[in-house]
Amino acid sequence: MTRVALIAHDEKKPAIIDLAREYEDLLSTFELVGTGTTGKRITEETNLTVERKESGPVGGDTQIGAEVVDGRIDGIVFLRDPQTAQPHEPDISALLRICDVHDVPLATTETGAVYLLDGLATETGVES
Ligand SMILES: O=C(CO)COP(=O)(O)O
Repeated sequence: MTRVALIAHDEKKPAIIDLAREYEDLLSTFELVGTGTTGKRITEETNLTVERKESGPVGGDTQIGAEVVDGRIDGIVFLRDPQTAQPHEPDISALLRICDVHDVPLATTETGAVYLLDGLATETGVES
């Protein structure tokens, strides 16, 4: 089953909630995993269920990166906040890098996320 990770920095959490609502039908056909607070917010504010890892700053990004290495992740929507320094920047960079190493599609903007999700819809034959 297609497995997608959903991650957002605090300033981008409203945007990922909006995206999750817009793509709820499609996302409901996927296994969803997310960092702690992002996963909690999406689960509480949509009809989707997101498997929650640790919060980003305490290792959630690293946990999702490990799933990328294991070949378990088909795509990542990671709405980053480029205007705010993050204490766990090394973890964030490591996640971006390991997606490149393993050729896992990762969208860091809302527009990129639309292209990624529409692409997964086409690939899986599910209406987006
Ligand atoms: O910091 C994050 C990603 O780097 C997101 O973590 P949370 O979803 O726990 O807020």
